[in-house]
Amino acid sequence: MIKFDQVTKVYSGNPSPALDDLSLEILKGEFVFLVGASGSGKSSFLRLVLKEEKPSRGQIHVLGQRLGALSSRKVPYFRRNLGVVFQDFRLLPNKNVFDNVAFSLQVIGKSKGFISEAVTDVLKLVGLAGKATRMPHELSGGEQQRVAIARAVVNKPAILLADEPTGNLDPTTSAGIMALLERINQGGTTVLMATHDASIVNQMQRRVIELSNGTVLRDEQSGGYQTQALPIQRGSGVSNTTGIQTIPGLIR
Ligand SMILES: Nc1ncnc2c1ncn2[C@@H]1O[C@H](COP(=O)(O)OP(=O)(O)OP(=O)(O)O)[C@@H](O)[C@H]1O
Repeated sequence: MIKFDQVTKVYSGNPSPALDDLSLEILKGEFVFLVGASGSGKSSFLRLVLKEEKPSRGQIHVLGQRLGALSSRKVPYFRRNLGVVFQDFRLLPNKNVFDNVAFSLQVIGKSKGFISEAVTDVLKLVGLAGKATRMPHELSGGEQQRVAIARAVVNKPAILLADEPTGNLDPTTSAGIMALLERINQGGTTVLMATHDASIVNQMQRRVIELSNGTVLRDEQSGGYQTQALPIQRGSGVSNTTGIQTIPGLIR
């Protein structure tokens, strides 16, 4: 479903690779947490899956397609198979809930009847059936994230990528979002979620891929957050005995 084969990503102006000779495979239907310290390469990994960035070396296959062979003309069609959710929701502020979710279907030319049915169904799935005409600013953070998830899955993508989807939410609201992502996964969608939320990862006990300096430090089938407890590094921000990059003052 997603296969990275010796992938290195070096950004211009940044000598140390964001991903360093990374190989891994994610299978259809899996629910995978991507964890690791800030700067370990999680968002870079997601951007490469979306073909928002190109690898400097190595091959990436997503849904049976070699991304290097995909022309830029075909990228929008390829992306229709992928839903994406971000920490900051990214809703269109001037459109109501229904229109935020409908928008992605309108731009790909779906009929009004199809859109009406699909949006109604997905708003039911995310628990917002009664709020179709609300504007984003009239919703709580958790509700806004539910709209963003509805928008991401309305076209029934094979893969849902989530970059810290609970990062702006309190624990109870986050638990509701995770229950929703689990339901979406049970419906057959492969879910790949980058997160710093230890309690969620510990509670769900799903596959955990831990990155460190762009390499896989740990790949566990049913794991917890478990990033090594590190001494507080005041001032340096890097080096410690494990070689894992740390943020000064942050205990993991
Ligand atoms: N556009 C860019 N240009 C240059 N360097 C970049 C760029 N994007 C990311 N990097 C660097 O690549 C490395 C990995 O960053 P990335 O954003 O993938 O990490 P992350 O694990 O998602 O971090 P966080 O948890 O803070 O979101 C970091 O050293 C970062 O500074």
